[in-house]
This record gives sequence, C-alpha cells and structure tokens, in this order.
Amino acid sequence: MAEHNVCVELVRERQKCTFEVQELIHLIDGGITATEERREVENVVCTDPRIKDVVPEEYLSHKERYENAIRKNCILQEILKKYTEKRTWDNFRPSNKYRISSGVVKDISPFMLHTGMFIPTLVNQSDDEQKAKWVPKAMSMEIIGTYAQTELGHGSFIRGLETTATYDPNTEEFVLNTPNLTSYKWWPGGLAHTANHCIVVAQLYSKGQHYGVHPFFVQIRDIETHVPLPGIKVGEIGPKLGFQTANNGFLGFENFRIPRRNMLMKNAQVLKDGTYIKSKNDKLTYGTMVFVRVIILFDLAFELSRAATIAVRYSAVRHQSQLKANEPELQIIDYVTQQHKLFIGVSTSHVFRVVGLWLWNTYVKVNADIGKGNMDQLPELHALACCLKAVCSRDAAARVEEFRLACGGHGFMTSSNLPIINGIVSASITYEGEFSVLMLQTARFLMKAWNGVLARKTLTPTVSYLSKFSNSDRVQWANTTAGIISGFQAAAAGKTKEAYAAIQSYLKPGTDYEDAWNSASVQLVSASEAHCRAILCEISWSEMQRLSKTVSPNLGKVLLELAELYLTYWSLEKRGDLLMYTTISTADIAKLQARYEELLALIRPNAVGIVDGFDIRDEILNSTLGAYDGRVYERLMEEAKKSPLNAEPVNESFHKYIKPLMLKAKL
Ligand SMILES: CCCCCCCCCCCCCCCCCCCCCCCC(=O)SCCNC(=O)CCNC(=O)[C@H](O)C(C)(C)COP(=O)(O)OP(=O)(O)OC[C@H]1O[C@@H](n2cnc3c(N)ncnc32)[C@H](O)[C@@H]1OP(=O)(O)O
Ligand SMILES: Cc1cc2nc3c(=O)[nH]c(=O)nc-3n(C[C@H](O)[C@H](O)[C@H](O)COP(=O)(O)OP(=O)(O)OC[C@H]3O[C@@H](n4cnc5c(N)ncnc54)[C@H](O)[C@@H]3O)c2cc1C
Repeated sequence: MAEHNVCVELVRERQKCTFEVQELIHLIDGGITATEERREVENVVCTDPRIKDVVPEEYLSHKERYENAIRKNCILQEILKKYTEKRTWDNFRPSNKYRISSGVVKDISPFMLHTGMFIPTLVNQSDDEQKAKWVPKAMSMEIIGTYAQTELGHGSFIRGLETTATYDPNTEEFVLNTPNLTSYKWWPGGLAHTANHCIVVAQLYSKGQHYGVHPFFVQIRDIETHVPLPGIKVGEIGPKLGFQTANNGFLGFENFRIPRRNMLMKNAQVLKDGTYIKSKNDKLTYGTMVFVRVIILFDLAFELSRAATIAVRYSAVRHQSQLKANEPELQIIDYVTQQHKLFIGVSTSHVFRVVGLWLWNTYVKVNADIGKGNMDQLPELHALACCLKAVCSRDAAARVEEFRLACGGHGFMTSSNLPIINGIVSASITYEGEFSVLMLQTARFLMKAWNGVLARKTLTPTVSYLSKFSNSDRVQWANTTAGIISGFQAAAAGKTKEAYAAIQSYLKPGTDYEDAWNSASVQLVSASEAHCRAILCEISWSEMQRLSKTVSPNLGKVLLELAELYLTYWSLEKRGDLLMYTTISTADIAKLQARYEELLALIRPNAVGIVDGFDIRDEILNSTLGAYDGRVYERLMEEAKKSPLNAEPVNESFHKYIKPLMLKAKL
C-alpha cells in the first residue's frame, strides 16, 4: 500500500509504533517462510479478476449468492491446488493461507465442511484400505463431501439420533432409512446442493442387535449429473442469522443401500456375516468433533483479529466530540472507554492463538497415544476441548459485538463486515457442541477429579491444581500475574467443590443422581467456566512469556502487556469470585484497576501497529471501516452507491404505492 494514499491519522499512528510490525507478523505466521507463503497465495487469489464482485454479495438473492460463492470457491480451489500439489494428509500443515477463503466470499464457503470435517473424518475413522481409496479423491476434490450428523429432532444428544443403518448379510449391504420427520439430517454445510458424498452418522443394527451410532461413507448424488440418487431426499434449509452461503441442507433416506465396506471401520467393524466387532473405546466415533473443537480456536482467533483490525483502525480515523472546550475533536481511540472496548479483544485474539496451539499440540500427542492403543488421556483432552471451545466461542462473540458497538452507527453497516463476522462467530457457540452441553461435559470431568481430590489420588495435569486448593481457606492473594493465575485456580477449585457439594445436597433419599446433577447444573457450568478461565490465564501467560523471549525486547514488551491486560481484565470482571475464594481486598482491586488503566495507556500508542501485525489484506477484511489506508468515508460512500436502489432516481414503488397513498390523503 502506497503510504501517500493513507489517511493522516493512520500515518501518525504507524510512526508512533515502538516495535517492528514485520516481526510480529512473522511471529503470528510461525516464521518468515510461512509469511511469504501465505502472502504469495493471498496475492494470487486476491488479484485474480474473477474473484472481484461487481455487485456486492449482500445485494444478491439467496440463490445468486450461493452460485457466486460456488463459482469463486472453485477458482480458489484451482489456485490452492497449485500450492498444495505435494500435500498428503500426513504432511498437511494448514497454515494461515486457508484464511484466504474470507477474501473470496464474505460469508462461509460451501466447501468448508468438506475440508473441515469430511476429510478429517475419512482420515481419522477409516481403516487403511478405505483411507487409500477415499482420501486422495477427497483431497483432490474428485468427490465433495460433508458431515451429516445432526437431525431435525436431535443435535446435542447424539445417542438419540434416529437415522438407521441396518446390515443385510444377504447382499452385504447396509440399508439406510429415515424413519420419520425428526430423523431427517438437518444442518450439514454444503449438503444441500454442493456435496455428492457425506459421512452419515446413523444407528447401527446387525443380526437384530442395536450397536449405537457409527459413521458411514455415503454417495448421495450422481457424479456426472449431480442428480440425487434414488432413495435420497436432499435440499436446503433456508436463510439463517449468518452462514448464508454455507449451503446447509437436509437429507432423508428411503431404503438406501450402501456396501458393507462403506461403514468407516478403523474403530468398529461389521463382518460379512453381520458379526459386530466392538471399538476399543466407543467414544472414538466422536473423534472428528474433538478435532474440530480444537481447531475452532484458530478460527476464532482469526475472526477476532479481523474484527479487531476493523475497529482499531476505524477508531484511529474517527474523530468525535471534544474532551476540552476549544480543542479539536478527539480520535475516538483516545477515549479510555473506547480503549476498554477495543484492547481486550485485540489481546484475546493473541490468547486464543497461543492457547489454540497448545491445545493442538496436546491433541496431536493424545492422538498419537491413542494410535498406540493408550486411551488414558482421552477424557482429559475431551474435557479441555469442550470447555475451551465453549468459552472461547462465547467470548469471541461478545468481543466481536463490542467491536461492532465501538464503531457506532457505521459498525451496523453490512459494508463494515462486522455483522457478517458476528454471524460467523455467533454460530460457533452452537455448532460442534452447544455451549451449556459442552460445559456440562467438562463438569463431569471436574466432578470425577474432585472425587480424586477427596480420595487423595494423583490428578491429571490440567486439574492437578485442584488438590492445592482443596481446603476451605481463602487463598492468599498477591497482586502479580502468578497471584492472579493462582486466584483463578482457587476460584475454580472453590466452585468445583461447591458444585460437588450441591449435587450431594440434592441427593436426598429417593433422588436420582441425574436429577441432583440437573438441579446443580448452573453451578456445574460456573465451575467449568472458572476452570477454563484458569487454563486460559495460565497457558496464555506462560506461552506469551516464552514467546516474548524469542523476539526483540520492544516486541516482547508489547506481547507481555497484551497478556497482562488479559489477566487483569478478567480479574476485574471476576472480582466477585476472587473476593469469595481469595484474600483479595478492595485496596488490591483498586490496584488492579489502576494497573488495567496503565496497561490501556501503554498499549494505546501501539494499537494500530498491533493490528497491522495481523497482516490482513483489505480483500480479506472486506470492510469499509478497516482498510489499511483508513479512507473510511470515501469507502462508505462508494459502497452506498453500489446499492441497486441508487441505480434510478425514482423507484417505481413511488408511482405504484406512495403517490396513490398521498393522493388519497388529499381527498
Ligand atoms: C498448527 C495448526 C494446525 C491446525 C490443523 C487444522 C487443520 C484443519 C484444516 C481445515 C481448516 C478449516 C477451519 C475451519 C474451522 C472449523 C469449522 C468447522 C465448522 C463446523 C460446522 C459445524 C459442524 C457440526 O456442528 S457437526 C455436529 C456436532 N455435534 C455435536 O457436537 C454434538 C454434541 N454432543 C455430543 O458431543 C455428545 O452427544 C455428548 C458429549 C453431549 C453426550 O454424548 P453421550 O450421550 O454419548 O455421552 P454421555 O453419556 O453424556 O457420556 C459418556 C461418556 O463419554 C464421554 N465422552 C463424550 N464425548 C466424548 C468425546 N468426544 N471424546 C471422549 N469422551 C467423550 C463423556 O465425557 C462421558 O464420560 P464419563 O466418563 O462417563 O463421564
Ligand atoms: C451454523 C450451523 C452449522 C452447523 N453445521 C452442522 C454440520 O455441518 N453438520 C452437523 O451434523 N450439524 C451441524 N450443525 C448442528 C449443530 O451441531 C447443532 O445445532 C448443535 O450441536 C446443537 O444441537 P441442537 O441444535 O439439537 O440444540 P439442542 O440440543 O436442542 O439445544 C437447545 C437448548 O437445549 C439445551 N440442552 C440440550 N441438551 C441439554 C443437556 N443435556 N443439558 C442441558 N441443556 C441442554 C441447550 O443448552 C440449548 O440451550 C450446525 C449448526 C449451526 C447453527
């Protein structure tokens, strides 16, 4: 971007920056080569004239919008293929180059489930022979798939799914059926008109026995004509709050037959005669969900970085109101309330990225152990992935909404892109495991851990802190980062203990454990949240400390300020918990508040530099408010002029309706 086109405010902001933005970019990308590789792909895609929309997406009809999304995503796939020719699943290291999808369509790609769930399920749940047959075809997009699990009647409760797969040993086939309306598959992305295959999660029956849900590889459309195969009823579910171009669909089966070997057989198998061979652990069927819950953190970090870039740059460009009489109007970023809205979101993006990487490394290690037959770490991984996915998605949605509010009226414009990002992030609270449902899964793990505390057992690493805080004394508070982390752990331990006690107190004679659990479930969710906050604080602080030692002192200082801001913000937000479970005093809280305000002031001069460090091209930001040059007002007007309503000075509705109305009023 030529600096002479950049508005004066952003030029000044960039001059103020105390660290090398390029260094931050490389840190986020994971190295200079990764930055170069990402930029090269982004450049090729974003400068391809076929990708540019003449009419903005939001003015297209639902149908046109989908068709446009498909057209452009096919071009993207063509380009990406060149950059991923040597890629096999085993060396598949999806780098930031996949964020390019946002530079192609503003909303979600209809191919997202193909990459995000169809391929991972084939890789992780097929046996070697199946993998060799299906994965290369899926990777090259010779076949296009999705993940069809949720039904009209059931999403959270997977054991309640109603689609059946009944084995017929005479033909060595499974017969798929949708027994009633509520058993229609409902929601899968790309299912409606994009995918020709899908993973179908269905209840398995063989030799008259029921064996629970299992994944099946199912072709639903003819490869040549794309016509749904006989016995398949498929269509689209209609417009939503967001995800307009995701092509979410419904699917029903009527005695639809698939070969026996189309059941994914890495974990459980059905032999030719219908004998069922059990998996080592029946929860391995849920493996793709664990994988996606893990990678969602990267997606949330990215979406937050987009929203942060938009809101921070806009706040530097926008002037409003006078702080002092007879002085120029302030850049809104100089209002401390504005910094309070902005900087926690910027910091949260970094926190999610580093905690996401830590979770990813844990996932890789546990998966390797599972491969060797050791399932010991699976419950802990599941508990971690559940609460982190749930809390981070909810936090991300709150932060994006705050960024939107920080942009005032203009943030409400679709052209700001904040409403679309809002829709994308809000969906993640529900999909891949609804918030409360996942929090309660982590709570199950915490209750077991508390049993371990009471039995003086050694706990697994992420809950080992519970033993430290098992007595009733309030924990000694220290106004340091270590003190804050310890305070969060004390709060998590205290809440876990109370939720445990609440279950016991509800367990009157004649009360089932499940009813007592339900009665205590608000406290259980609260305990899960506290546990998750303790993890987010501990891991983000240790990771940012580690990273700060790998970069220049100037950048290291900024990283630590962002990490400390996160800890301090949440200490203040959760001061009630800290007052309950630690010896924190009102004077300590006042000190935390003062430090928080100090951190806002320290971050302020670097704010634009920090979001520049996310290195998000204008085409990927898609925002009138957030472009690199800060020409906010020109862009808002240019975009407004694209409204089809502005193509004619008088709309025909005037003659048809308004004029007659006015004439009638005269009579
Ligand atoms: C360096 C960077 C590398 C990064 C690599 C990334 C590569 C990726 C490339 C692609 C890029 C694209 C990025 C895009 C971002 C991602 C976008 C994806 C978009 C997704 C769209 C949405 C898709 C969907 O929504 S699919 C449907 C999802 N559905 C759900 O999640 C349903 C939720 N429900 C459940 O999970 C279950 O029903 C549950 C857990 C609530 C209850 O199950 P069940 O009734 O069977 O169990 P319980 O009786 O309650 O408990 C039994 C027992 O089992 C334990 N357990 C449950 N689940 C699991 C599990 N998954 N694993 C292990 N254990 C489990 C449970 O804890 C209980 O244990 P107890 O010991 O008895 O307590
Ligand atoms: C944008 C989007 C994309 C999606 N894509 C896919 C896809 O590609 N493939 C796919 O298979 N699915 C997909 N889904 C479906 C998604 O996974 C489910 O919507 C999600 O798992 C929640 O299930 P549900 O809709 O049945 O909600 P419900 O389970 O009906 O939840 C409704 C309410 O009931 C509460 N509740 C439910 N069970 C419990 C419980 N045990 N304890 C306490 N409270 C409970 C919940 O907390 C919630 O408040 C998608 C959904 C969305 C929104």
